[in-house]
Amino acid sequence: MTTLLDVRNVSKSFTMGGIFGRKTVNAVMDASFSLSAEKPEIFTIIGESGSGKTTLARMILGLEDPSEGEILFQGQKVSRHASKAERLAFMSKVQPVFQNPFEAFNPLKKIERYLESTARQFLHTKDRAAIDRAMDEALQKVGLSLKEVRGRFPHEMSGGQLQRCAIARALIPNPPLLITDEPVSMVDASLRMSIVNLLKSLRDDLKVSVIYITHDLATAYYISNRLIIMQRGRIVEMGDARTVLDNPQHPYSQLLKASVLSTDDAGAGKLATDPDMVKAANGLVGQAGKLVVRPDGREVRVYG
Ligand SMILES: Nc1ncnc2c1ncn2[C@@H]1O[C@H](COP(=O)(O)OP(=O)(O)OP(=O)(O)O)[C@@H](O)[C@H]1O
Repeated sequence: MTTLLDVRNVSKSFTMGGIFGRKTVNAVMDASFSLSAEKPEIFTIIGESGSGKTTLARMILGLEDPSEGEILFQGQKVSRHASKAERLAFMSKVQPVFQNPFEAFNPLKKIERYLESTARQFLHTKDRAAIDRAMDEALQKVGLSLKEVRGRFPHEMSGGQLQRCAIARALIPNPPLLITDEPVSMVDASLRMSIVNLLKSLRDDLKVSVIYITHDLATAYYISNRLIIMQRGRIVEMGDARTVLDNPQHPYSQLLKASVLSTDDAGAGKLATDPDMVKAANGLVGQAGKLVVRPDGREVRVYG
């Protein structure tokens, strides 16, 4: 197996405050997983607010360096201190899609201006026809076209359409990996599934791997191949998505699943908490993981 992405024992801590009252936050602790280059998949990172999902994504994107461990992309170490040329080469292969498409686009600029500058940057061309072609191709991949988008400002589109444009922009350099951080949480509920289905088709039709960061178990269940569940910076469970979510083994995963069933607020990262379950889940943070072979023969890794 050729490895696309290799996250090796990665930790990240932030130190805050002055000399007095200095505080260390362990945002990510000892995370390890890898993605295959041959088998594109949707790899989901689930966890409630503050569990370290975004920090992990920022390290994969080379926006933060790990405090410990290392991340390799196509065998090369990912680093915040790469040269401009190395950074550009890396970004042509690993592209981010953020949560709020209205923040990703300047309200005063036409949408095509973004697509255009990305095309110029990555295709190294000033040729108008080639740029238009690249923009149109990318927009077609997300079910839009340059004709539909040309001349329009962000506020003239729905959140769902704008998120498609953001995904189209990310697809311009044909990256093998997209990192999507809560890409549907700001999109109107009625349009959410269309974005989720789009991610699925990127994997199935375009062979793009997707790291899907969410706290929404339902969409995670629907599209993911594998997932990790994070609690307070630690991976507490990792495995085939349906295997884990059908029958979570770790108390925290069980808590997450139970809370989805018991509150409307789970989508906002708030959990209805059973104090005993929380205690059991917290007690296991930081312990070594073990591979559990379930009666059906499938394996999940459970930490604790
Ligand atoms: N630059 C930073 N400086 C200090 N602390 C940080 C920084 N970035 C993240 N943290 C802390 O690290 C922890 C993990 O944060 P992170 O944003 O990665 O979590 P998350 O799971 O993505 O949360 P959310 O779903 O709310 O985005 C939190 O306690 C957060 O306050």
